[in-house]
Amino acid sequence: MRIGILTGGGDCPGLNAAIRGITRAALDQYGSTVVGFHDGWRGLLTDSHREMSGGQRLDRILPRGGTILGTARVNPERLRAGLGDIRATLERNRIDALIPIGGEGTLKAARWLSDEGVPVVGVPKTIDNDIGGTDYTFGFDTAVSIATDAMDRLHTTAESHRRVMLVEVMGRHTGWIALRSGIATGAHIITIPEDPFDIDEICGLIRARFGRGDRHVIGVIAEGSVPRAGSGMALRDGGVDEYGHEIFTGVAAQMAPLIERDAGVEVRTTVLGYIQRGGTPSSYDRVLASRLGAHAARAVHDGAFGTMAAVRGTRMTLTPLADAVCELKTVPLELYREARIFFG
Ligand SMILES: Nc1ncnc2c1ncn2[C@@H]1O[C@H](COP(=O)(O)OP(=O)(O)OP(=O)(O)O)[C@@H](O)[C@H]1O
Ligand SMILES: O=P(O)(O)OC[C@H]1O[C@](O)(CO)[C@@H](O)[C@@H]1O
Ligand SMILES: [Mg+2]
Repeated sequence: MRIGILTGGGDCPGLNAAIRGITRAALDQYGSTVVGFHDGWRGLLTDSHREMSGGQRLDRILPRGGTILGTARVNPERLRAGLGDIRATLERNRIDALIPIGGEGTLKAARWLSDEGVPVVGVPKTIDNDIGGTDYTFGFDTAVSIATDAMDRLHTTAESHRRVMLVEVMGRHTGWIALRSGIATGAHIITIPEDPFDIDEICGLIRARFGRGDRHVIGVIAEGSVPRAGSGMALRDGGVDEYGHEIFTGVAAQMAPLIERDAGVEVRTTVLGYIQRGGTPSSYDRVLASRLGAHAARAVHDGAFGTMAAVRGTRMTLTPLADAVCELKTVPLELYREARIFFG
């Protein structure tokens, strides 16, 4: 077989391990060849690619962050309008099956191509851990340990200065990174997009902590957090970008002056941003990505198209793409309630 692969959406630690997993399994187990398309779906639209075969062992890309194939976003309408170009690229390169590695957007595009008759098996990635049909996505474990390390450091500086430190972490639609890193570091407040926050309740909690002699507060704020309707705070509207994503206006920075005014304490904000997505993957993410890649290679050779490689417990499985993209995997509210035990 000739297998096309690409990495789409935002990069994340572990993408290179997944690329290696697919390539090594395809070459060594099945004697197939692999073609890597550059910069996500754009590489299929413009036929920009490289041969992944040719005796490369790819071992040294395991610890490397980012993606050696590059990634990009393409407006979904433009992508759908380019179906003819995509088909032409696949035919010209004699591609028998395609393995897109990406987040929920890339996998929606994969499902669309599958419905159009292209043989596709997806591989889920994202630091946000919000893809349905799989217990975990690679990138998440690394992002959480980066956030955990940052928060451990922020505790000491906040305590020295008697400050509130709001730490904004990634999580456009879901609060997995905020929840996991917040619990791990003993954060006093965690806000997640799934449960709109009440700024008055947060201010009350901060006043209570300082009132009983505590010297600092760490608040972990998922970037997609929103205030509860009618709760005395509204966020600035940033509109949407050309790819249809909401443009954030900085929720933590907008909370800070309200807290300062109410609680009469200094507030600082730290936005962790892309640091969470860059650099070397954890061993957990390298292993998960390698296994998902190898499993996807196996699936295309078994003809199990229209599916996504997934992990359930410790087992590799396949989930129908339709099920994986039908809804995001959000933080269950009972899990968030469990975290609230440690607030304050
Ligand atoms: N509904 C859709 N139909 C067709 N193509 C889509 C759809 N949604 C997204 N895509 C394509 O997939 C690309 C990647 O999607 P997106 O930018 O959401 O990244 P992602 O794979 O979800 O990763 P991230 O976790 O960074 O968001 C888009 O740029 C677009 O080309
Ligand atoms: O600026 P970009 O590349 O669109 O990425 C930002 C988004 O990517 C994610 O990290 C997912 O990879 C989101 O949490 C975040 O909002
Ligand atoms: Mg997306």
